[in-house]
Amino acid sequence: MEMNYPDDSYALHTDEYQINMIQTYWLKGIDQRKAVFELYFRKIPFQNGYAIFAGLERVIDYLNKLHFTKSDLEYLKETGNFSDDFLEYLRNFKFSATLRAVVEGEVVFNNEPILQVEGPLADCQLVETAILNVVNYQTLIATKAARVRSVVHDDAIMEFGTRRAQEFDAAIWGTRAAYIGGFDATSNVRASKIFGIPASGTHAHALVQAYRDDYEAFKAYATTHKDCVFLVDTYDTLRSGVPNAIRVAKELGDKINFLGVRIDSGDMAYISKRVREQLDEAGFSSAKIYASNDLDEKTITNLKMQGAKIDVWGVGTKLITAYDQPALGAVYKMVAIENSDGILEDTIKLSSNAEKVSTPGKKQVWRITKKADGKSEGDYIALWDEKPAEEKSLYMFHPQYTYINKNITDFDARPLLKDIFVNGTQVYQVPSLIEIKEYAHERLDSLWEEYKRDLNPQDYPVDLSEACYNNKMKIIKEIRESINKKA
Ligand SMILES: Nc1ncnc2c1ncn2[C@@H]1O[C@H](COP(=O)(O)OP(=O)(O)OP(=O)(O)O)[C@@H](O)[C@H]1O
Ligand SMILES: O=P(O)(O)OC[C@H]1O[C@H](OP(=O)(O)OP(=O)(O)O)[C@H](O)[C@@H]1O
Ligand SMILES: O=C(O)c1cccnc1
Repeated sequence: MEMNYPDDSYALHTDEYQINMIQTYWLKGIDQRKAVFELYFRKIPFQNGYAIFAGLERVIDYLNKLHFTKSDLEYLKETGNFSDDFLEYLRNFKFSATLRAVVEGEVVFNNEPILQVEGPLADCQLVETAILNVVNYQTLIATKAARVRSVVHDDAIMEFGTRRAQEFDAAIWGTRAAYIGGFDATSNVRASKIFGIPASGTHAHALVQAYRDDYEAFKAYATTHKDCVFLVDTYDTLRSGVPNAIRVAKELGDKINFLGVRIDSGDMAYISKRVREQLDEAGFSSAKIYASNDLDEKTITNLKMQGAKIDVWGVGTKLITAYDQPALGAVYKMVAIENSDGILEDTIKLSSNAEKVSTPGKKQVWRITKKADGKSEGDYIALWDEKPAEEKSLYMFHPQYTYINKNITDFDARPLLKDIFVNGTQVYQVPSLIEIKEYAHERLDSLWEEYKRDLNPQDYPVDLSEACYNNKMKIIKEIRESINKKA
């Protein structure tokens, strides 16, 4: 497909309606009006207590490269929907807006802006779809991975999902997100090459089937590799697989690193305990037991409760496809737009569903932590000009149930949205993947355990400042009054 278009680009990786709107803005002369859009999700996925933000590095790359190539423009011309003048305008398009975002690995919550685009209306509009595409998926997988990490504690977890992922990109970027969220390694060799994620692999049933015999297969593998993990469940785990793995390990001795065995079927609690006994009795107490087979955080928790003797967990399908919740549902909404007098006015999207009413105005998210213990007290969404970090005491209240409130003193307020691009120029230095991963780990440490448990976590406070709340109420009232007048 790409071979037909050697100059294929991501400029058309957008919904047609964005380009339709841009043509209107341009013909009506408002394409350069300043707008502010914010990205947020309404519900934390997997009923988790937090999400892990991921995807920024790819968004940065997309924005840096964003331009309409010859074949992009030729294609748009062929559709017959766009004028030559407009296509000429697109030919000269370069992203010139300001992008702010929380950094990758940051712990984030529902209903707070995690990314903001401020600049020409056309620019803000064009990039919506691609940014949502990237952030929705990577944040979802990083969050799922963090859930798995939270139940395995210090055990090793490997990402095995490529074969079940929704196509090439999902495998590659999902693996990266999984690594940020806490996975240790991936089976995907290309992801390892591209991102430097440790690669890890055992062998498949096919090897044993090829030799039609556990012993022959393990021996062949052991004489062609130093590190050996034998897959022992092809025929009979306890009567053939493990005894033959032990036999080969003994025969080869120091010539190999007998790292352990993998089980991929059956009752993994029962089998792993018997396998442990067999390995220990044979003197291989440091050999590890790997397990895989449709695992996720729930099965792993249950296996641990049953005392399963599993040391290394391989997780594929249910991680990479976000099996139990395949969409994060992040949205990208306009919160302010310049009027014909050049004044930035706040805008709102109303809905009969209170949760779907957007919060107008350009905002900053402040993470409020107590000086005493460094733990997060909540997030405080304030209008851009507010300076909560300079306040002595902060009044925090639930934006819907306002009677839930508290006054915080002796706190630190840290702004989460950072400048990534300023007027089209990248100003943010992307950290290394390992730094991002470590950052996620560190950020999770600053969260109280109540928000981190995998079942029924407490709701983390995401509050609006009084000014932000009053502004929202004022705008809702004004719109209602103006509709009433016109009706
Ligand atoms: N002790 C256990 N407690 C809870 N879940 C388990 C336990 N052992 C295995 N599982 C999980 O139960 C599911 C069993 O899947 P399935 O019914 O396909 O059996 P299987 O062992 O894979 O069968 P097969 O031998 O055909 O491969 C998997 O998701 C596996 O992770
Ligand atoms: O179960 P997942 O979490 O998705 O992990 C990946 C799965 O992929 C492999 O099975 P597959 O049947 O594809 O190949 P095999 O022939 O090696 O068993 C592996 O044995 C795992 O079971
Ligand atoms: O290395 C493995 O054991 C592996 C890799 C991919 C999928 N399942 C297992």
